[in-house]
Amino acid sequence: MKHPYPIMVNLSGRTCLVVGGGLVAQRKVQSLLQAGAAITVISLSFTEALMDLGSRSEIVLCRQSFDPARLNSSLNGSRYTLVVAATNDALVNAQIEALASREGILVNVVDQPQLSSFIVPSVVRRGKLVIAVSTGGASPSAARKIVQELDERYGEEYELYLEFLSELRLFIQKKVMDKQERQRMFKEMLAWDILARIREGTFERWKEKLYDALEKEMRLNEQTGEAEISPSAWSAIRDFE
Ligand SMILES: C[C@@]1(CC(=O)O)C2=NC(=C\c3[nH]c(c(CCC(=O)O)c3CC(=O)O)Cc3[nH]c(c(CC(=O)O)c3CCC(=O)O)/C=C3\N/C(=C\2)[C@@H](CCC(=O)O)[C@]3(C)CC(=O)O)/[C@H]1CCC(=O)O
Ligand SMILES: NC(=O)c1ccc[n+]([C@@H]2O[C@H](COP(=O)([O-])OP(=O)(O)OC[C@H]3O[C@@H](n4cnc5c(N)ncnc54)[C@H](O)[C@@H]3O)[C@@H](O)[C@H]2O)c1
Repeated sequence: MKHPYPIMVNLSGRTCLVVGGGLVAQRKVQSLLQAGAAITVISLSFTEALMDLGSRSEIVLCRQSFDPARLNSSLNGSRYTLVVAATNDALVNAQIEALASREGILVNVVDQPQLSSFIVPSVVRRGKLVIAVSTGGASPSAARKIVQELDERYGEEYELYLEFLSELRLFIQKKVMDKQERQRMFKEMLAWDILARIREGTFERWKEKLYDALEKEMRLNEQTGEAEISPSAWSAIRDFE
């Protein structure tokens, strides 16, 4: 994999297949579940955590040996969005890869990165913020170590911070018609010391005051009949900061 292409995939409600029921399969199932996927696991045996998820109907477990003929028919069309080959049998994993690739389904082969059409990075999550680290398979434990460093650097406050930026950005998109003005505002917002406010516990009060000030500075655009934030009003808000 010379130049892997990083993307964020929406797996919500999509059906994914994991073959194998050991600790590696379990790790992939847990991250797929976080993404809201509907998961089927085919394996001869399952870890306790997988059994537990199965008994709570969070995933579907099929206790059987991987059967190419059967899987071949269930892989037709676009039944599975993703497949993970996670058995401890390299030949079986390669067989799964061949079948999935033939159907045009993205497949992760846990023991043969060179066969995989995608590999899974190590991640830090803070609400909407996802920081993904990959070494392209060179050293998964190095990816994990780097993530541990990022985990300390980007604390829990980033979740609220991103929520706020997203909310204010949507507000500005609605209330500021000029594109360049909007871009300038988005850049300025990043210079505000919001993270410190969240850490100090003064953020909620500050946010309320900011929105009050924004509402106060809103002017009616005679042409569109919409309330807008004028550039001069934004300067007042900036000074408020
Ligand atoms: C990030 C993470 C995500 C996840 O699995 O969800 C992930 N591996 C993690 C951990 C981890 N994996 C291994 C160890 C033991 C120490 C070591 O060997 O270093 C540890 C460390 C640990 O467990 O702490 C062993 C290992 N891994 C692979 C092989 C096969 C091979 O290299 O041939 C072998 C050797 C097996 C053997 O020889 O027996 C292959 C892959 N592992 C990948 C991902 C993909 C590349 C990621 C990248 O670097 O970009 C890739 C290519 C395919 C894939 O799985 O997608 C997850 C961290 C989760 C977290 O953040 O907590
Ligand atoms: N990608 C990674 O992050 C990573 C990390 C460590 C190890 N590995 C590799 O992943 C493989 C799996 O690791 P593990 O610790 O989960 O292994 P494991 O031995 O604990 O589990 C293997 C699972 O595959 C099932 N299985 C074996 N043959 C099967 C078949 N024909 N049909 C259906 N199910 C079958 C077994 O029943 C078992 O549940 C290892 O062989 C190793 O090479 C990958």
